[in-house]
Amino acid sequence: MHLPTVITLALTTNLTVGLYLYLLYRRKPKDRCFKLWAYSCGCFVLGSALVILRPYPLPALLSFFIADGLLLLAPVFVLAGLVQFSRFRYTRKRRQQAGWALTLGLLLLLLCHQHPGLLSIAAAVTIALTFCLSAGLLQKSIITEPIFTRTLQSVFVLHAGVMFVQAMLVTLNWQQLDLHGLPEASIYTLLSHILLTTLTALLLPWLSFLKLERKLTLKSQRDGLTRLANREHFFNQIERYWRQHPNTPAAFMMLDIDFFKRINDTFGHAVGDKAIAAVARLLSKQLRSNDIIGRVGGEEFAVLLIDIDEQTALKVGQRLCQQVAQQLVWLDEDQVNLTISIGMVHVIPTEHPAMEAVKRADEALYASKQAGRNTVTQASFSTNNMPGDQAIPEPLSYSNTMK
Ligand SMILES: Nc1nc2c(ncn2[C@@H]2O[C@H](COP(=O)(O)OP(=O)(O)OP(=O)(O)O)[C@@H](O)[C@H]2O)c(=O)[nH]1
Repeated sequence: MHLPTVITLALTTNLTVGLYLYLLYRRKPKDRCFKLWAYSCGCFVLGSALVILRPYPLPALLSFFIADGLLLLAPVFVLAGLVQFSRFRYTRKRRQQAGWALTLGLLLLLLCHQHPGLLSIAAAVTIALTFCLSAGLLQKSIITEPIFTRTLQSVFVLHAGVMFVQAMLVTLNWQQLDLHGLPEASIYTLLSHILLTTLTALLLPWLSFLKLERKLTLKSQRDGLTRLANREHFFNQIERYWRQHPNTPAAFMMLDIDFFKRINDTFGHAVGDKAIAAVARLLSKQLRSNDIIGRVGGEEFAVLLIDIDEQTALKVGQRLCQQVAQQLVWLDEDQVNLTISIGMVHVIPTEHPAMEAVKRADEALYASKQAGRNTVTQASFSTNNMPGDQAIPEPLSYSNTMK
């Protein structure tokens, strides 16, 4: 392999990918990860150019410390971009620790910059450690494409391995180092470093497609007003639950805002929308994070309470009715007394088909409406009749007055 050709090709590719990533960032400045990855490509190109210029009489600070510093910053920017991409929220302490680690790494390079051998060991080890961290971080990242995650992780691990081997080669051949501080044997590790950096640069733009895909998928699954699962996604989740947890008891609930047409007619659709969103917020707050909640119709919600017994499920339903009646009184300027009616059925997936549970809960909801609303009705699979548990015995209170 002709080394100058490989280096020129690698630098040109990195430069082009860097520019492309920067353009992606300019199009959507909120996605700061692309800017960080563009900086990574830039650092690698500049650092490598300075390394190439080493035979020329340049100050050692520039051609050694700054060159290796830039080469170290390249993976650091990759790591920072991944943190941004995955929207990890790090504590102030963690960020400070990362800042200290970077300062320490650069200080180490500065201390070694008069000794090319020491410098290449320090640079190789710090770069390897950064790639190890990046590979670990990918384990927790939000990238939903497992093949892509595994590929990027393998590239990082391989790259870390190559850098450790380079540090080892320098240590073992301490007596015969060239002016770059590298032994002749390290030509293959050097080549691998260049190729793996280029491969990483080529893989990163894929993340923009994956990000877009994830955004579109999420958008297609969510209801625009409440951000809850829409009807289709909710029932997909229910189907999955039935498949994956055939023996875990659950409670299926249908909830409907009472006299919602009157709210719309009295206050207008905008206030009606706010009421729907407020009920959705209350459901999300009151229920556990692993319960499945969806907006399945205009003012109709459905919930699957997971791993729950019949009595507790009834109490949850009663609590929801009480909370809505007590809390959702003010919607900005408008005083709206909201109540909800609930129909529910307790199920064991393997014994009760999902669609039958929906039907029973729907019938129980109808029974709640008939019973005066602001009520929970619990249907049962054991008998065909519905016990009509009037959980909140007070008469329906509905009043709406404009403030
Ligand atoms: N503001 C708003 N209204 C909606 C939306 N979707 C459906 N609606 C309205 O919700 C109302 C539902 O009314 P009905 O089904 O008659 O039920 P209700 O008035 O709540 O009466 P009960 O359910 O019997 O207590 C209709 O007026 C729909 O126009 C929405 O997204 N926003």
